[in-house]
Amino acid sequence: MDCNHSQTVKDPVLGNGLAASKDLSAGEPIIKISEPFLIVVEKDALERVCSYCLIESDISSLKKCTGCKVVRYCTPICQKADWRLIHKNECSLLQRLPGIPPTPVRALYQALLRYIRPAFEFDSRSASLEHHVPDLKKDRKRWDEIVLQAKGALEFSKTPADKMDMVTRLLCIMATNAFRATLPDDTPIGLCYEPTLALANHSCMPNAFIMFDGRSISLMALNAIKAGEQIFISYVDFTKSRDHRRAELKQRYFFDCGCEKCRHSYTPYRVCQETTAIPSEKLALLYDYKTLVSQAAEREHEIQAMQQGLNDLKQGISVAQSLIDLSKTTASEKERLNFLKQAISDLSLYKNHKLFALPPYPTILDELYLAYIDNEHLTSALIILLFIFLNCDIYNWPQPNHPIRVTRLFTIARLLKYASSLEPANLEQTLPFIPREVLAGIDFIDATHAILILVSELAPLSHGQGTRFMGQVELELREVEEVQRLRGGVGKELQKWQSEGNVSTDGRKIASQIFTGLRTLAGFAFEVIEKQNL
Ligand SMILES: C[S@@+](CC[C@H](N)C(=O)[O-])C[C@H]1O[C@@H](n2cnc3c(N)ncnc32)[C@H](O)[C@@H]1O
Repeated sequence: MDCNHSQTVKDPVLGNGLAASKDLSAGEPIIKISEPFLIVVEKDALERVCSYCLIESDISSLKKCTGCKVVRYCTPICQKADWRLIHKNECSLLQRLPGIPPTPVRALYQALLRYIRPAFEFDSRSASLEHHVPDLKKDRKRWDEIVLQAKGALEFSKTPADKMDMVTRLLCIMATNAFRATLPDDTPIGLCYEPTLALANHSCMPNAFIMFDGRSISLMALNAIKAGEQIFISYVDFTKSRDHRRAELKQRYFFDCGCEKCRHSYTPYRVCQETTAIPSEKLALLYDYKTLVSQAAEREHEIQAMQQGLNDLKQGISVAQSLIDLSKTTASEKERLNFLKQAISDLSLYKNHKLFALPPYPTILDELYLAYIDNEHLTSALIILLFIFLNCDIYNWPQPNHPIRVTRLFTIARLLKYASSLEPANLEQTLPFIPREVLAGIDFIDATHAILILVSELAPLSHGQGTRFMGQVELELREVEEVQRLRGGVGKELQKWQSEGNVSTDGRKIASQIFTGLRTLAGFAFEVIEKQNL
């Protein structure tokens, strides 16, 4: 373990848990483990992710294992390291099987071979973890599936048949305690089982989060945490509705969440009021935190006043949810967009009261953004994403160092960079419903630069110092600095603002003007939604 500022605690309701062993500041690593117990790349990601270092690459640059032709690597070094670690045991098995086994079966098989043999005993950390065997047994269909998967792994690993109970229990432990392994932008790529981190309990208002950097995994503080305070992560997407979160937690983890957000049915606006975010002078130029909190209070007040209207909308919300689901399954891109536009129009009450952070509105906007990305309408995607950031994200994740928010800002910077590469006439053509003077008023290179400065300030607290994500951000920043150097202009002032903050009054003023332009641009999101077709 590279660092550990936690200790195990016993909670009468939650079982074992983790607590901070010292006062922690927001963005500080609590636990860092460079080689977790087990990571398995899932089927859908095998073609684009190196099975050892977990870096995403073009399919063409990853080399297939010539034996099994299933796993891929970015370099011979990764291939050798994975061979020593596990692949020497798995390669011949993958060659023999007609297809790739399900990820939980591969994970169980690997755990049996690497850790449980030769005595076929649990390691002490896994042995004490929650397994929910009695709960799982109550669901006949699910239990049959578990037994089938355990049998498969038992046979593949040549584990003696009398160890079947132990193998089944290990599968249940992994099902309850494994995490999704993700890329830095939160894209799921597989499964990670690490017993130390598995001790962290859940809250829908977490004070910590899990971050992957290749194979390395960290538990990071989202807020300041006092010594002795329990550490909570979120097992589910905590921006989803209360019913949605609770159903998922019950189904997968067998508990009724008793967190403050669930107990009091907090809206994102209320959560935002309850959250202490780290101050960021620079980010304050994009949106002012005090204004944000007072706007959150206004929205919350409005929600309380229109409770009846929202209750009446229940049917509309479930129709909107069905439209989101339909948009994900249809093969026609035009239909996909139309379903989402219909969902937006069904929830006009939300729009009229600017309640954009209330579920399922952010999901609809996210899906719209993805539809524009998938169809290469990148300038439309930029405007929707700016709108999402300023109207949903800052309430849903009030902490500026939340990795999803920081990743979003980075994506905004990349889309701004794309917009900066277009000739003014082409840019206008892609966004014909935005007045020419609005577009001409924004220097997209300066905007890329200013947003990258924000990202580079926040990334050490969201993704960690020295991580690959930090490397990508620094690379983009160096590139835009070079462009700025070559063309003259305000790049120097922005660089001063980066290093001196508010002391650099000129830089601050320039950044402030840039962000005003971006807020104006975000204000055209509904023009895009109404008028930009695929
Ligand atoms: C990943 S484990 C966490 C460690 C676990 N408490 C233990 O003792 O092994 C997940 C399990 O912990 C319990 N748990 C976690 N968060 C909880 C919460 N907020 N309320 C009730 N139970 C919780 C549930 O039994 C859940 O299935």
